[in-house]
Amino acid sequence: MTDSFGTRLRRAMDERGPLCVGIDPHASLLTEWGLNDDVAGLERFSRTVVEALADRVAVFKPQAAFFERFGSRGVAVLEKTVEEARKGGALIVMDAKRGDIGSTMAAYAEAFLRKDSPLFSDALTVSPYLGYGSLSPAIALARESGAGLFVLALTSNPEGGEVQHAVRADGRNVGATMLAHLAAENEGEEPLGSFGAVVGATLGDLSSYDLDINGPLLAPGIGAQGATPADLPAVFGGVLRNVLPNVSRGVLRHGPDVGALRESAERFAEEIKAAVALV
Ligand SMILES: O=c1ccn([C@@H]2O[C@H](COP(=O)(O)O)[C@@H](O)[C@H]2O)c(=O)[nH]1
Repeated sequence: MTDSFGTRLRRAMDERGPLCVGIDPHASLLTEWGLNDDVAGLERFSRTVVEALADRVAVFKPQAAFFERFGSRGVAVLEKTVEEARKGGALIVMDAKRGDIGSTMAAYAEAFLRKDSPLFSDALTVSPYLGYGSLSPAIALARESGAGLFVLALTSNPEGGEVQHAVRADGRNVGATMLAHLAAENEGEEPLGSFGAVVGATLGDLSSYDLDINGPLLAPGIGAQGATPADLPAVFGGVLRNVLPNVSRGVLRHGPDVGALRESAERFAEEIKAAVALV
């Protein structure tokens, strides 16, 4: 039987360190890399990132939007990227942020979390803003497939607060409510539950939140959005060991040279390791 996503992620983070590198082929990055903003450029970009890092980072987080903008040929590149990244031993967190009414959510789940799907991923980012319960089909299929989810709880962007900080009738805010749902989902799981939260590294002091959900915390915002690895202890405190810090543009801007991509990822990995050691 396959180990759960939480088990595989814990192992990968312990063996390779927790850095998650985003595969975000922005049009501007393709240009900076001397590539055309077309499917051939997309393919070369993704192949280079995978070649540089698949044997050393714990997790890749492909951003589906940058592939989908090229239609079916872009999605074919995404499928190939996932396949090649796996061969190097990296786990895949597909950043597609799906969310819909339950019956449609079931179809999104089939696309990313059914084991024989071409886009099968170790985990998928999902939006709970049609109600946490609407995610049930994805949670059920993830459990069946040994996959995981990352639920948007406290996102890294400044606009997220108007939704996530909204206070409910019970006095708890929306972000905290998502964290509580996830803690319930992961109860009793060892060494780590498979149902994680997205919590931005940009958010400063989060001590008023209970981040101890016994699951992973995907932390975007390092690099281009202004947060640094040194910020992590202040944001995550005692749960820092369960944090999967994501860097996309901060690493990718060093391409297309494979050695420079590796050096950049190594620098972030070292800084993250030093930050984790402080807690
Ligand atoms: O709250 C969130 C959730 C997801 N993201 C995604 O992470 C990367 C960040 O890219 P950088 O280049 O390192 O800024 C990107 O794919 C976002 O869609 C996020 O930033 N914040």
